[in-house]
Amino acid sequence: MEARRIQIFDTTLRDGEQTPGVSLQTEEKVEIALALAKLQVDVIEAGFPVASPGDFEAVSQIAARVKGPTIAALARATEKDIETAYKAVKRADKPRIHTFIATSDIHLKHKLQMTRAELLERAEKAVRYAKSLVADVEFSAEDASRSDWDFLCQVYERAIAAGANVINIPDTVGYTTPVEFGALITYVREHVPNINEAVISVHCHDDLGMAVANSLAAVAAGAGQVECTINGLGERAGNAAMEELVMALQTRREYYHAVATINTRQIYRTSRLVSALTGIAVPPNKAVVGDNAFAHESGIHQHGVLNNPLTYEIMSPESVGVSRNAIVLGKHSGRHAFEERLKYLGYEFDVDTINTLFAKFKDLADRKKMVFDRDIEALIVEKSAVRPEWYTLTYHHVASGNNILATASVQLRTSAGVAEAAGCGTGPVDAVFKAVEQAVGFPVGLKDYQLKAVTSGEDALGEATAWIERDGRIFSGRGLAIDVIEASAKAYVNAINKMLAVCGFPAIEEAKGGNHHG
Ligand SMILES: CC(=O)SCCNC(=O)CCNC(=O)[C@H](O)C(C)(C)COP(=O)(O)OP(=O)(O)OC[C@H]1O[C@@H](n2cnc3c(N)ncnc32)[C@H](O)[C@@H]1OP(=O)(O)O
Ligand SMILES: CC(C)C(=O)C(=O)O
Repeated sequence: MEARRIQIFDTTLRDGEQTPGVSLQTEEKVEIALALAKLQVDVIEAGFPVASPGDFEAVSQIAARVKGPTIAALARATEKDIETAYKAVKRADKPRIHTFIATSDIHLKHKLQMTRAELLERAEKAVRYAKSLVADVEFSAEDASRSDWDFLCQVYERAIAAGANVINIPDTVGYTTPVEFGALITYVREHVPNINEAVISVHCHDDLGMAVANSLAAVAAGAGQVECTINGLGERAGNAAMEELVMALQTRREYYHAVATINTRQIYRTSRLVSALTGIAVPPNKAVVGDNAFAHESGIHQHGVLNNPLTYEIMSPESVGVSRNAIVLGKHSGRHAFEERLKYLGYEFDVDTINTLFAKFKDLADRKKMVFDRDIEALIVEKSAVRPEWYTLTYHHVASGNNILATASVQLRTSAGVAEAAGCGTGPVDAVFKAVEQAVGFPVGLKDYQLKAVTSGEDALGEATAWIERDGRIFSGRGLAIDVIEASAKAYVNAINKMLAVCGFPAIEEAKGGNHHG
C-alpha cells in the first residue's frame, strides 16, 4: 500500500507561545520560523495577529522573510480579526488564514452566547470573507471533540461550501481518547457530503497525556494534516509534540502507511533552540529529544546495543540529529576541523558567524578538556539567545562560604560606558543577582531560576535560565559558562536585555540611576 502524505502544521509560535510563562520577541520568532522551514514543515502558524501589535509584527516579518512553508495566521470568526490576519500574512508566498469558532454546547452557551443556527451563519460568513482575501483558508471548530457530532458535520459542510480548504477537528481540552477520536474522524468523513473538497486536520491537547496517541489515531482514520508543536509546548499541558508524531510515523510507517516529509535530522537542534528561547526545559526522559532518549543505562541493554543497536533502539539517534560520537574537538583543533564539525551537525553559517563561534569554541576548549557536540550546540544556541544586548557582563567576583554573607561585585558594559556595583545575598547566585540589579539601577523582579549541566564531568558547561517579570510579562534569559555563577549572572543579564527590548528602560523615578560611568 502506498504511504499517504501527512501535512505537518506547526503551531509552536501560536499555541506554543500560549504556554504559561512563554513570551517570544519578533527576532526570536523569526529564528524559530527559519528553523521550522529547515525542518521542512508544511505550515507554520506564525501567530494570532489581532492579539497584539507584537504578534502582528512577528507574523508580518515571518511572512516576508521565511520561505518554503505556508504561513498561517489565526483569527476569530470576526471581520476585524480576519482582516488583521490577512494584513499580517499577505506578504507570504503561500499565505493561509485560519479562522475558528467553538461548536460545543458548553462554549455556545457559556462563552459565545449563541444558538447553533447563529453559529452556522457566523462560521460560513467568516470562511467566505477569509476566502475573498486568500486562496487558502482553514476552518477550526473549537472544542470539536465535545461537540454534537451531527451538528459538527453540518458546520464543516457549510465551511467547506464557503471555501475552506482545510477543516480542523480540535480536541481543545484534551478530553478525547484514541478510539473515540478515530471514530469521530471516520464519522466526519462519512457524514460531511463535500468532505472530499477539503483536507481533514486535527489539533490535540495533552491534558490527559494522549495528544500524540489521539493525533495518530486520527491519521489512521484518514486525517491528512496534524497540528503540533516542538517539545509539545502549548496552552495548559501543551499540544501534540511534533518530534514524537513525526518519529512515530517514520518508525511505524508500515503500520500507518503515512509519511511526513520532515527533515528529521533537524529535530534535536530545533528542540534545543525552542527550549533555549522559550526558557522551557526539555525533561531528560522526554521521548525523542530528552537527554536520556538514547542513553542505555543497564548492563544487559549496553551489551545488546554494543552488539547491535537494533536490540534496544527503534530509531537511531542520528536520525533525529543526535550525535553518537563522544569526544569531538579540543584546544588543539583548528578552524577546518571546527567547520567540518558544524557541517556534520547540519549547520550552515556565514563566515562572520563561523568566526564568532570559533572564537567561543577556542575560549571554551582552553578551559575544558573535551568539547562535545552538545557543547558546540549550546554555544550556537547561546549566540541566538543573546540578542539584543543592552548590557554585557564583563566582570564578576563572588565571595561566599558557610558562615559568611555572600557578596558579589559585577561590571556590565553598555553602549554608554560601564556600570559597576556590589551586592549581598543569601548565597553566591543571590549576591550576584543583587549586584546586577544595583548596576542596572532598577528592580528586576526575579521569578524563577534553574541551573543544569550541558554534558557531564567536572568541567561541564553550566546552563542557567532566569525568569523575570515586568508589566505582567515573563522574560527568560539563558547563560552558558563553565563557572556556574558566571552562567547565572549571564542568564540574568540576558533576561534583562530581553525585557528592555520590549518594555524600554524603566521610568527615571523607578530607576535609581544605576552605577553607570563612561
Ligand atoms: C483555543 C485557543 O487556543 S484560541 C486562541 C487563544 N489565544 C488567545 O486568546 C490569544 C491572546 N488573546 C488576546 O490577546 C485577547 O483575548 C484577544 C485580543 C484575542 C481578544 O481580547 P478582548 O477583545 O479583550 O476579549 P476577551 O479575550 O476578553 O474575550 C474574548 C471575546 O471574543 C469572543 N470570541 C471568542 N472566540 C471567538 C471566536 N472564535 N469568534 C468570534 N468571537 C469569539 C468571546 O465571546 C468574547 O467576546 P465578548 O468580548 O463579546 O464577550
Ligand atoms: C484555535 C484552535 C485550533 C485551538 O487552538 C484549539 O482548539 O485548541
